[in-house]
Amino acid sequence: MSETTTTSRLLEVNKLTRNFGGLTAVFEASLHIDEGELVGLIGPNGAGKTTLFNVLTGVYPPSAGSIDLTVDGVTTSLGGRAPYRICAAGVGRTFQNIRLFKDLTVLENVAIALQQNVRYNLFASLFHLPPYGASERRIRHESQELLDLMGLGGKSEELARNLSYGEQRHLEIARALATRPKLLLLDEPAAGMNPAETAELTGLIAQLRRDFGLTVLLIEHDMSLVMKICERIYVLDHGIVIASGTPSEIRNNPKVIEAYLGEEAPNA
Ligand SMILES: Nc1ncnc2c1ncn2[C@@H]1O[C@H](COP(=O)(O)OP(=O)(O)OP(=O)(O)O)[C@@H](O)[C@H]1O
Repeated sequence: MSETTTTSRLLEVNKLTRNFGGLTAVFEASLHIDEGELVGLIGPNGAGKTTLFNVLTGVYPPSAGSIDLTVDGVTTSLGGRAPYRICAAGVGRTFQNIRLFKDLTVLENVAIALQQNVRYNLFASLFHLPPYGASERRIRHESQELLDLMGLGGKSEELARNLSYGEQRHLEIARALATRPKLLLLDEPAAGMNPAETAELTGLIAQLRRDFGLTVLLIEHDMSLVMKICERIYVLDHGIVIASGTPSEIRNNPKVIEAYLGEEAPNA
């Protein structure tokens, strides 16, 4: 008996452009991601990778082009929507520069993200009736579970600012997971990590994807991580998608090698 697998398109980006005044940071970028894929986005410094993430997540509206997200057969056009709407549609992200609430506890950082997903009954919450308490307990419980998963279970009552750099990056991922994304965008999750921490993170991303049925788009300068876990890779250079393919196709692509001349070559 033969088995057929059907893949469904989760994200479809078509000819996306973003200008900043006279500078075109992203030009007519087209890419797609199927449900369950782990896709890398690489490119030299200033290539437009973070700008693409910022447009996908509503930080900036596109100057032109379209972004369609299809969840459970329903397609939503994301271009120009507010970040909270895009998050509610199923896109979660982390940031290149860590953006935690540094003076809140580790658990509170995750709980805030989870809270956005809980519909409160205003009357019940004002008078602290059972549904309110139940939601609060559930949020604490789920926050703790996410922290356990990210290896931060023993640090839940610490202030976020007291975590090490690597731990803060883990907490960022826990917060992004708390928004229950279908598509998780990770912006340089291994930045600032040592090789041992990077290797551990590599395993963790693969595990999260399995456990949560996630689809992941990953910006990363660490080529060993990208080449190891991504099934497909897009390469941006000067805002343009110059190549896409499997890790071995990308490694041997002359355009990619040229774009990286003078930088770390993508052959790790
Ligand atoms: N808000 C902004 N206003 C003006 N120019 C911007 C803005 N954001 C990004 N740019 C410019 O857009 C270009 C692409 O930047 P971007 O940060 O997207 O690149 P990147 O590929 O993520 O780079 P890196 O790998 O160094 O993080 C750069 O020339 C940058 O200076």
